[in-house]
Amino acid sequence: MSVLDSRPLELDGLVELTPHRFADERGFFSEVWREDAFAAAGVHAHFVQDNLSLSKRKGVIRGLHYQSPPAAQAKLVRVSRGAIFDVAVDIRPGSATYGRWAGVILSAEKWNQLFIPEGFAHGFATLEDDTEVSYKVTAPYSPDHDRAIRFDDPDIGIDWPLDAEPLLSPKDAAAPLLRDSNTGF
Ligand SMILES: Cc1cn([C@H]2C[C@H](O)[C@@H](COP(=O)(O)OP(=O)(O)O[C@H]3O[C@@H](C)C(=O)[C@@H](O)[C@H]3O)O2)c(=O)[nH]c1=O
Repeated sequence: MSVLDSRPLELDGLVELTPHRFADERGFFSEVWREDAFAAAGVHAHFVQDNLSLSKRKGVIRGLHYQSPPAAQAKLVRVSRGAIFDVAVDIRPGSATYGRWAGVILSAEKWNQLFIPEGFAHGFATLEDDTEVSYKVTAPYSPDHDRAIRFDDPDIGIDWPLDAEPLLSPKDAAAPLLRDSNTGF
């Protein structure tokens, strides 16, 4: 029995995955990460850290973030409560889609996930209050390699679904543009 559906996004390497939920009168069961099934769907990753963030309100933006090499991370992102507009930006020099973005709504209701390889910056906007985002990463957190790019970089032009000014961290509010960044990729 197949345990997940998968769909490649428009930028090479990005994959949307939706694990099956087995429902009964108690609730449901789901394999949210399974190495062999995800590998069969094109996701090859060795995860070393699991993260969880809670955003208290709709309209929080976290990102765009990446870790520079040799601490670069691939990420597998899902939402355990609420919903987000999840975005990945191709920052691989030499890529035919360098500087382009792709976005997908991830939600607890849809139960979908986004796999983001190394060489992408990642960010999200919360679409609901009390949104909990869980994600796995392939390299440990390294403050010395932690980098940000402006969420509203005009060269990238992300069409964020916002109806008010977003709530950002001070670090994200002061982030540089991609064109002024030495990403290390
Ligand atoms: C990312 C991270 C942060 N921290 C600490 C540093 C800081 O004191 C506090 C909050 O960090 P930040 O403000 O960077 O958290 P946040 O803005 O939620 O950062 C995250 O954003 C999303 C979009 C990603 O893609 C993640 O990889 C990560 O960069 O948590 C860790 O200890 N380990 C970690 O892996």
